[in-house]
Amino acid sequence: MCGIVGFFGPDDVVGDIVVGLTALQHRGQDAAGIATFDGNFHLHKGNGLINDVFKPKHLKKLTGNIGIGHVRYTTQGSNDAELAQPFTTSYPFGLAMVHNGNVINFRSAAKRLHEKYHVLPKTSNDLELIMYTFASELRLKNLDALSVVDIFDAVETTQELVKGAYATITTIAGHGLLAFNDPLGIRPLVMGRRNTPDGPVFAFASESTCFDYLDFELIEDIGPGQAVFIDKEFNVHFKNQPAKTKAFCVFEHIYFAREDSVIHGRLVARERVRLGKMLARKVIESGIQPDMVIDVPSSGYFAASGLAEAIGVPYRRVLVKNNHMGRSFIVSSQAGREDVVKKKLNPIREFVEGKKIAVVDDSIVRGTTSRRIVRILREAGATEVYFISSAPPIISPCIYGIDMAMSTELIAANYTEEEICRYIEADKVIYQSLEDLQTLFGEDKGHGGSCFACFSGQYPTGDVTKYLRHIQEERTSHRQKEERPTGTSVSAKAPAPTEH
Ligand SMILES: O=P(O)(O)OC[C@H]1O[C@H](OP(=O)(O)OP(=O)(O)O)[C@H](O)[C@@H]1O
Ligand SMILES: NC(=O)CC[C@H](N)C(=O)O
Ligand code: SF4
Ligand SMILES: [Mg+2]
Repeated sequence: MCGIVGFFGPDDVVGDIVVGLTALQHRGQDAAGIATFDGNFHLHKGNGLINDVFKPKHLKKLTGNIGIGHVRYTTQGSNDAELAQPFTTSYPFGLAMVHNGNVINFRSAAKRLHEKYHVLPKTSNDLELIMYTFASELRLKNLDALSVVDIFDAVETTQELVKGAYATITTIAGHGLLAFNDPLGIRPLVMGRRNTPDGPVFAFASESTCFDYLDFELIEDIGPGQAVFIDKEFNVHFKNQPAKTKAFCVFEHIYFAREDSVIHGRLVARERVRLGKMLARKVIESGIQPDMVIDVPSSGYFAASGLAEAIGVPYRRVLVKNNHMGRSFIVSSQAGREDVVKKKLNPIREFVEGKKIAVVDDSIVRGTTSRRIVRILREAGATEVYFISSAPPIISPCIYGIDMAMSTELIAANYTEEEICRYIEADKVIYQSLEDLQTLFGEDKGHGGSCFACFSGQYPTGDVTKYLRHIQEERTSHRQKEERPTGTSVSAKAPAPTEH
C-alpha cells in the first residue's frame, strides 16, 4: 500500500512528518524514510517501522520547513534499504519524491528515459521512473523562470508516459511542494491545511487520519489526474482534469485504509458497516442461523457489527489480537504467514463454547487466516463455524500497489466456494457479491468509478497481460533479486543530499 506525507509551512516540519507517518504505519511496515529541505536536502531512510528507523539523533538533523515522508510496503524491487523512499535527484533542480502505487510499464518507461534523455534508473524501485520522467520533462522548460504552467505541463506528460497507479508528493527545491495523482486516481491522496500565527501549513497525505492528529482541516482529495502545487509564497495552484474515468481502489474501503479516514467524502468505518449490512441478504438466503456474529480483529469489526445489526444476532468480540504480530498476508513465505496467524489470535473460550458462530473478516486471500480461525474456534468449543468475507472472491492479482499474491496463490482464483469451504473446514463460506459491491461503489453513487480488478479481472488501465506474465516470471524466479540495468546513470549537477 505505502503511506506518503508532505508538509510545507513557516517552521520545521519533521515533527509533523513523524506524526503523520505514524498514523499511516498500517500502510507499510518494510521501510520508512524522510527528506527535508532547508537549502540542502537532508535524507534518512532505512528498513523497519518508524520507531526503529528514526532516533532523536536522526530527527535533529532533518531540518527545514518543507519535507516529505514514506512508509514502504514493497511492490517493486527488493526490500534493500537503498530502495526505501524518498528518492532524490539533483537535476535539473533538487527534487525529492515519494509515491504510493505501482508502475506497470517499467521496462518501456525505462527504455524511453534512456533513449530520449540518456537517463537510466539506478534501482528497480518504480519511483525512479516517475521522478526521472518528471525531472526530464522539467529540464525542457526555462529553468531560470520556472512557472506553475511549466510544472503542470511536466506533470501532464509524466501522467501520459507512466502507466499504473501512483499518488506522489515532491519537494521541488527552492520552488515549493507538489502533489499529483495518476490519470485514474487509483490510490488515495488528500490535502489539508492548518493555520498558525506565522502563516498556513499545507499538507498532503495518503489518508485524512493524519490530519486529525495534527489539527489540520481536510481540504480535498487529489483525484484522477489532478495536481496541486504550493509555491514558495504559499499560494495554492490546482490543476484540475476535465472529467475522466476514475478507478479508485475499492479495497481501500474494504481493508487497507484506516477506519477513521475519510476518502472522497466517505468515512471508511461507515462504508464497512454498509458492507456488513449488505451481507445480510446472502446470510439469510443461505439458511444459516448463527447464535453470535464475531469479527476477525481488527479490520473485520465494522462489517461484523453491520451484519449483526442487520440480521438481529448479537455481536461479540471473541478473538483477541496480539497487535505486535504484524500483517500476515504480506509475509513472504507460507510457513511465516501461518506462524503469524497462529500467534496473533486467541479465542475467549467461554463465549464460544456450544455456539454456532458467524465469523466476519474483510477478505480471504490465500485462506491461511480463515483456515486457522475456523480451527481455533472449533477447538474452543464452537458447534458450527460460518466464515463470511465482506469482500467478494479475489480472483486476480492487484498490480496497482498491493502485493497480495500471484493468481496461483489466490484461493478463489483456483477453487470453487464449496472447495474453499472444505479447505478451511468451515460449515459454510459466504462472500460479498461483486454486484452489491459495484452498487455501493459504482459510478451511480457520485463517487466516480472504482477499480474492482482483483474481483473482476477487468483492469482499468487496459490490457495488462504482459505485465501479469512479467510479475509471474519475476516472482517464480526469486522475486527479491535486484534488477539493475547497465549503462550511463542520470547526470547530476548539484551535490547529493546529506544522508543522516
Ligand atoms: O486469506 P489470507 O491469505 O490469510 O489473507 C487474508 C487475511 O489477510 C489480512 O489480514 P492480516 O493478517 O494480513 O492483517 P490484519 O491484522 O491487518 O488483518 C486480511 O485482513 C485477512 O485477515
Ligand atoms: N505499495 C506501494 O505503494 C509500493 C511503492 C513502490 N512500488 C515500492 O515498492 O516502493
Ligand atoms: S486490483 Fe483490487 S486492490 Fe488493486 S487497486 Fe484494484 S481494487 Fe484495489
Ligand atoms: Mg486480517
